Amino acid sequence: MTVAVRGRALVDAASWHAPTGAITALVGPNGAGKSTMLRAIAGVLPERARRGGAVLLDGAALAGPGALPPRERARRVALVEQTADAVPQLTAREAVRLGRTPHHRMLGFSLGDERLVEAALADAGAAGLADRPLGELSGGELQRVHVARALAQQPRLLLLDEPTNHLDVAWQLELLQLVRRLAADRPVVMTVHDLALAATHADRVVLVDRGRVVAEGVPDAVLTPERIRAVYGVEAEIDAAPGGVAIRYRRMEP
Ligand SMILES: Nc1ncnc2c1ncn2[C@@H]1O[C@H](COP(=O)(O)OP(=O)(O)OP(=O)(O)O)[C@@H](O)[C@H]1O
Repeated sequence: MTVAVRGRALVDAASWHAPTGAITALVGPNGAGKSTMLRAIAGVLPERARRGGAVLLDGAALAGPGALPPRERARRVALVEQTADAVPQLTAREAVRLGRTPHHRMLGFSLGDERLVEAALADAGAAGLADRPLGELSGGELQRVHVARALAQQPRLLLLDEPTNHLDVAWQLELLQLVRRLAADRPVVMTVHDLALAATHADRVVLVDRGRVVAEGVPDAVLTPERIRAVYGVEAEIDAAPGGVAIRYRRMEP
């Protein structure tokens, strides 16, 4: 895919694959184009952004020529953004109900929808927040509600933009465990800055720099000290520790 604004390519002929059954981590420096890619896939780029190329999910085009209608795409793709809109007066439960909106036809909200909303709140660890207005929630609590809304949508593809932001270490692990369960029967793509977290929890890593894909594959093939130096300009020492990967960073010698 390519995305350009005012003639500048934010995403430059980037091509990558996120299989079902896997967690795919999009990593790269600030401004590399990770969020823009997720927004292009979800179809929520601003009008003035020009796009090219195609995005395919289960053989259907999400963007590009012959793309699915927006409502159909909204049923299949859920995006949890870093700065998702939160109407402060809505309760968490009301916000999560919005996840069912793309599935509604004439009849509106059903008992089945209600069950899915309660299950989504519970799965995202937000059941205890259900009656609280969003305006009162902490950053981490709000993040859990946004995840619950995406779960209620029952998407075929789940996109998470920096999902561990605002979460304390315990909730990060809860979320990653949930993401692991969800990835069993759909592709899950998440952007992350923490390369050790990506190396530990993702099955595949897509390394992005200046709108282009620099490398794609299993974490230890993609996240090498050489690539980290080339893309981020820092020295990295990578250790496979029990239970995960640890990375120590140093500034490059002048
Ligand atoms: N709507 C927009 N109009 C113009 N430029 C934009 C727009 N959205 C993003 N950009 C620019 O596109 C580039 C990529 O931004 P993007 O948010 O996709 O990067 P990112 O890799 O997600 O970065 P970060 O890690 O900092 O969140 C940046 O230079 C940004 O300033």
